[in-house]
Amino acid sequence: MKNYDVIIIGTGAANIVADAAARQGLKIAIIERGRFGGTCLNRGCIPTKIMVTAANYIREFREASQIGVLSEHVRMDWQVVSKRLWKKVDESHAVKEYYAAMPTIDIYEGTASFIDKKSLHIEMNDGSAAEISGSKIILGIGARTNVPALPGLEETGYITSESLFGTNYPPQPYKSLIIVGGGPIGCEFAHVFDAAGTKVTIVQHNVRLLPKEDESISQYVLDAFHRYGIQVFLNQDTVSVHMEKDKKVLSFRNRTTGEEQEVSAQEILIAPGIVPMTDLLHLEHTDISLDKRGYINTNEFLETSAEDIWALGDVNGLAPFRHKANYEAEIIAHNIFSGNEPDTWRWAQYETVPAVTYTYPEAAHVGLTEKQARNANYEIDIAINHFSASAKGYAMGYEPGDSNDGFVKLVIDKKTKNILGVHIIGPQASILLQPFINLLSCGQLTVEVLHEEIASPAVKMLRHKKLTRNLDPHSVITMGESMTPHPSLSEVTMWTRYYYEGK
Ligand SMILES: Cc1cc2nc3c(=O)[nH]c(=O)nc-3n(C[C@H](O)[C@H](O)[C@H](O)COP(=O)(O)OP(=O)(O)OC[C@H]3O[C@@H](n4cnc5c(N)ncnc54)[C@H](O)[C@@H]3O)c2cc1C
Ligand SMILES: NC(=O)c1ccc[n+]([C@@H]2O[C@H](COP(=O)([O-])OP(=O)(O)OC[C@H]3O[C@@H](n4cnc5c(N)ncnc54)[C@H](O)[C@@H]3O)[C@@H](O)[C@H]2O)c1
Repeated sequence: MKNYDVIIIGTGAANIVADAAARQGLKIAIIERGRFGGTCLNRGCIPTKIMVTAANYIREFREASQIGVLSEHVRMDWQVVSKRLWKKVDESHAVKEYYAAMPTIDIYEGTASFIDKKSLHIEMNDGSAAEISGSKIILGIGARTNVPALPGLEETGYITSESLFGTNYPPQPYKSLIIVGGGPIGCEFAHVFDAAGTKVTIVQHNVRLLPKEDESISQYVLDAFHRYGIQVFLNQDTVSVHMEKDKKVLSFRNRTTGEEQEVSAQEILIAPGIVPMTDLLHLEHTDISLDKRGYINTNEFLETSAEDIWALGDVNGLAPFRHKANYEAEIIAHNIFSGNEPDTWRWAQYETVPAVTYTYPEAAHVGLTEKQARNANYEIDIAINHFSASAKGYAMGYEPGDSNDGFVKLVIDKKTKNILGVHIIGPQASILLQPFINLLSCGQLTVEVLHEEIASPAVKMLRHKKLTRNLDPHSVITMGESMTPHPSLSEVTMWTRYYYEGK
């Protein structure tokens, strides 16, 4: 059995760890069952944001009459959008070639599962098999759509974000689309397809769209979707699916009144949340512990409960965002694969994980919602500033009372004046949020212990010291250690840090 210094499973954010290990000249195995680059590049952030950008222009042009710009017959050229999208997704080949060209890296294209604590069986995509072992193992295996057991669904057929960016990519926008789930995936696709001319209906289980957002943001997005003509059913249980002529029909039931309704469309997109990819790994052969939902337990240093096995990204269930997965990968790279002594190790803070949903307009937040702050017994002040209250907002066409007037909402601790949460809805909310993320990430931080039972000897020693860290707002390092959700801001941040580190 071939033995490696490091085995990396999954080529999403875990690539950051692979790069660091490669710089140390270690012998590395990379295992990937799908396209290189993981969810973000192939079927997540990047292709959706290419679609969203086109959809945003359509909405902006339609709203531009407010500021005296007239544009008629604005519509999406699906072929151009699709061509640009697939050009980017096809870069996954370049990711593979990049690693394949490295002399210290072996690539295994197949599905890994544990046969003992440090050995893996790989069912290769070409039908062959391999067995390898590793001294250190990194799990960056991500998650996939949690397809509900809905009577009739399998027979009728459906799409998910995975199959949409796989074998089911539509040659033109659907005539009509039912979206099951009103979270970030459901709402972003609703925005995209509605702008592309599809008649969209969302059937959402929760009483709100985007239930992880502040209630005021959910209400704004619901109102905006109604204005665009998107049909939204909230507080529903999905009951069954069947075909009627060439249409797919979804039956659903109101969770309060019990009233049953049906809606039909050309296609059904299933977006009711995700499940971790742990089921393929045969973790029963390891000491890795899972939480109740099946996610891998990790501590603040990304250690799992098994010696010398780390897990990062969606699979630890701590917040499924690319910026958070990158942040964790960089911590593992810094602590384990950059020659740093434990005294200088970094740890993860999850209090200030930002989120941006790319609807139109964007919804962005960091920290506590108003409700979460009240439930945590803070005495709070709420400050709300509408776009229309600023000169720039007026220039953009917003006037007080406009139904599309966005806002910035601050949740503030009355006693300390500390910012507990920031919630923004409006154009460029992702960019407006960034200073708040950086502010909240600066200053004196104390390690918050996660899963106390998970502790290597180094981590035991570090916890004993009651770690603190001062993130200096002037320092380029602080910039790198704050999460940056906006894709281009994050590239600038990474460039800034790598440029500095390269000197
Ligand atoms: C439609 C959509 C839009 C999104 N938009 C955004 C956004 O705008 N911003 C944002 O921050 N986040 C967004 N996300 C979330 C983001 O894509 C994920 O949080 C992120 O990609 C997770 O990265 P990861 O490295 O944990 O896992 P992944 O990128 O999913 O990588 C895991 C890899 O492991 C491989 N793998 C799994 N099991 C095995 C195995 N047993 N053997 C071998 N290989 C295996 C998989 O094939 C996969 O390539 C979006 C997600 C979706 C679905
Ligand atoms: N811009 C971004 O950062 C971005 C974009 C897309 C996805 N993501 C991440 O990917 C993850 C998955 O996204 P998601 O939107 O699928 O997940 P989600 O869990 O955030 O939302 C799913 C929604 O579906 C609803 N739901 C669940 N079961 C249902 C059912 N049977 N019928 C109808 N509705 C049902 C839930 O009430 C929930 O609001 C998210 O956690 C998100 O953070 C991030």
